[in-house]
Amino acid sequence: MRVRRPCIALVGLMGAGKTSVGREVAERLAVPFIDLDEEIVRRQGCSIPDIFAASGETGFRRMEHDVLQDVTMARAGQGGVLATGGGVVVTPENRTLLRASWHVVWLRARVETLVERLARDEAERPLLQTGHPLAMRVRELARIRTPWYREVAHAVVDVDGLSVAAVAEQVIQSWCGAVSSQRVREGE
Ligand SMILES: Nc1ncnc2c1ncn2[C@@H]1O[C@H](COP(=O)(O)OP(=O)(O)O)[C@@H](O)[C@H]1O
Ligand SMILES: O=C(O)C1=C[C@@H](OP(=O)(O)O)[C@@H](O)[C@H](O)C1
Ligand SMILES: [Mg+2]
Repeated sequence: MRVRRPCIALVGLMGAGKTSVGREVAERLAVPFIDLDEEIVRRQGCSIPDIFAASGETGFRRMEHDVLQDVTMARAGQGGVLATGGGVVVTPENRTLLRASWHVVWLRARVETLVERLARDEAERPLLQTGHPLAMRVRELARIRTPWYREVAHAVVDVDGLSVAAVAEQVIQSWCGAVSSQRVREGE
């Protein structure tokens, strides 16, 4: 039997819980955890707001793409859990890369859930600093990005009302389901 190491990437809007859930899933599966934003910050030696201030969203997206490529090369096949940033799907090449190399799980949340969570740490997320009400901005991002999350995801978990542990459990079940289906397809 071929050994399959978990390679799971989490996508979804800001506040959906990708970072929190990703850390928990990696711990439970005993594989490395990578947070794309944390990796960008480590490499650049400055915070996400500082990167946006210095290089704009275009510069940030270029860094995000480079780091995603490197992490995918390093981890795909080796095992790992990747928490992406909410806007990773904006770049078409990222969608292709994610879909081809990771089991992609979309953490889907209602706008109300996201707003409640993001109100606490809005300042860390430059794309929320528009001067418009938070709910309006989140709704706009959801409208633009939902088709991309749908395109890239192999599975969806609805996170509203669930604890981090409960979402992590569903992500792991989705991975197990994908492995079983692959075994059936390959006649193992
Ligand atoms: N399932 C959950 N239930 C309650 N709060 C959560 C849950 N998941 C994440 N949070 C909280 O929401 C905020 C955003 O979570 P985070 O993991 O940073 O999301 P993302 O990486 O998707 O932006 C944090 O304050 C986190 O503690
Ligand atoms: O939605 C986005 O475009 C972004 C989401 C953030 O990550 P989280 O989704 O982890 O908050 C971070 O990458 C950056 O502020 C841009
Ligand atoms: Mg995050």
